[in-house]
Amino acid sequence: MHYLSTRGDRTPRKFCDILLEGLAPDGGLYMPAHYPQIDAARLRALRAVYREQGYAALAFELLSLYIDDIPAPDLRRLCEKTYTPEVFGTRAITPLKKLGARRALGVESENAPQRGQFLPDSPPHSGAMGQEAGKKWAAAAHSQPTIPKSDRLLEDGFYLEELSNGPTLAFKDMAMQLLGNLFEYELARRGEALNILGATSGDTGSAAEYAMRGKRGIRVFMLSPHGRMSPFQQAQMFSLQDANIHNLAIEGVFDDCQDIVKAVSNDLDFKRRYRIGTVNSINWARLLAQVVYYFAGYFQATASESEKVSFSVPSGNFGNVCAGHVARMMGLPIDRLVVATNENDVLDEFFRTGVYRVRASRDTHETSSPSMDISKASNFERFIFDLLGRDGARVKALFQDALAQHGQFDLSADPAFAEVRARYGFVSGKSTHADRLATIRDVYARFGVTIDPHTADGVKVAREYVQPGVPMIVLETALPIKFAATIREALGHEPERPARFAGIENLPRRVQVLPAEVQRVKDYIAQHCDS
Ligand SMILES: Cc1ncc(COP(=O)(O)O)c(C=O)c1O
Ligand SMILES: N[C@@H](CCOP(=O)(O)O)C(=O)O
Repeated sequence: MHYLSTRGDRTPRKFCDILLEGLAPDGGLYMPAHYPQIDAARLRALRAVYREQGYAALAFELLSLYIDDIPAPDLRRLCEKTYTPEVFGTRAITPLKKLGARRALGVESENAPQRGQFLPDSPPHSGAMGQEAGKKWAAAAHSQPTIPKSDRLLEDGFYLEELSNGPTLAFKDMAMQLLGNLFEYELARRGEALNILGATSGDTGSAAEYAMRGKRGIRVFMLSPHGRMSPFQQAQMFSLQDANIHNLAIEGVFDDCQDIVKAVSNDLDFKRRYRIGTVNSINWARLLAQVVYYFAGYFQATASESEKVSFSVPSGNFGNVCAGHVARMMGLPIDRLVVATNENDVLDEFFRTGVYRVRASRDTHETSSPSMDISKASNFERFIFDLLGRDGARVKALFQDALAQHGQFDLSADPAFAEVRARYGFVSGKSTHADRLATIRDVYARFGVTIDPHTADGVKVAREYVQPGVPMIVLETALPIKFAATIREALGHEPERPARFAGIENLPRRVQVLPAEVQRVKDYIAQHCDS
């Protein structure tokens, strides 16, 4: 497989090159030259692989379609090393949790996917939360009022896909754990080192730091918006004392951090001199790893290849749902891809109107789903590249020129815009603080399940798009403990805390506050690594 840039550079590159390179030299994002196609027979075979051999084997099968410069036995070993019950808490790695329908369907086990084949081997969140969660779950399930008749349709085939049972309690671990192992493998093979520059609104940062800490030849410089992450997220990152981890709190919002990452990456001399790489979803490897759990979710929610499912995805940087787009382009029978935003509704606005209008930092709201406080969605460029027939020159004109000059572009009159829903399956919606609280309360009251504020945004919007006969899978993107204040506000009690995070907020911190200036970040990097 070769990769090319969304902004027109068609120099063919291999996977391991773009893994280390991150952003393309022309400022674009890397995309595969084509999407390998999965027909019904192949999908059936993949279902059998997943059922009989598990998530790591499925990951290997899918990744091999895109990676032909790592020998197959090595790639398989990397997948097996990454996706283990020890790291992700359950044998299923991304179990589906059925919300409701127990009484409506008359089945026994609340937690077992009724159509799926890969039964979770544990109660919800047992990997991260332990026995207590399981007991509460069982108690709550038995004390539920009967689901009102009018809600049965709504709740039939309504699932959460658990993606947040990894080391840092957010879906980012799913890809970041693999990335850590891929980087280590490839750097050792080349005898090289890498300085990773990343931007986080709260979850990418800790996932990357936990995945890279102690790894030979890797340093991490992680930019975060000063004072805007939850106390738990700050503690997760800033309490790390490893010499190869550098936390830089930037006086700005997430978009300022991401802009700095791109500006540094676009200074090609600096990038080469200091061997700068990326771990954000601008790195194709992140997206590729995320494609796998769309397949795993599909296999659990369906019994045959003739069935379709929809996914609802809490969205900010458009990386997670873009992986769903890739899965759909490969032929996974996805009906709708529901883009759920918070009050920072740039993406919802585009999918409703055709106008993509990025917001300035001062217009980016500080919300109770803070990891989605993003107003410039990096991966959106990847979807527009596909939507516009992979016309790199046009994508460049929109993302490099129109956005810089006017802060927006308008595709409402373009015939392609009509295909957004009909051909690509995208729909969208928005969730506010009040929606979030109401959804957290509702899901807890009905099902005894506590969901985090981002997942709540996904559930709220998903409910607007449920269709009879099509399972709806909401991606659970974080665990509630990361956002305890909102859970307290919604439910009046503390979310459960995994024992390993007890007292994390009181640990000594290592963090440097810097203004949102590219040069200051470059100076810091130059001082802390050898050229
Ligand atoms: C908890 C959580 N939910 C949702 C999102 C949005 O995902 P994406 O940026 O891939 O759209 C993020 C951050 O990216 C997140 O950390
Ligand atoms: N919500 C993210 C923002 C960065 O997203 P990424 O997927 O591009 O790394 C975060 O938690 O940092």
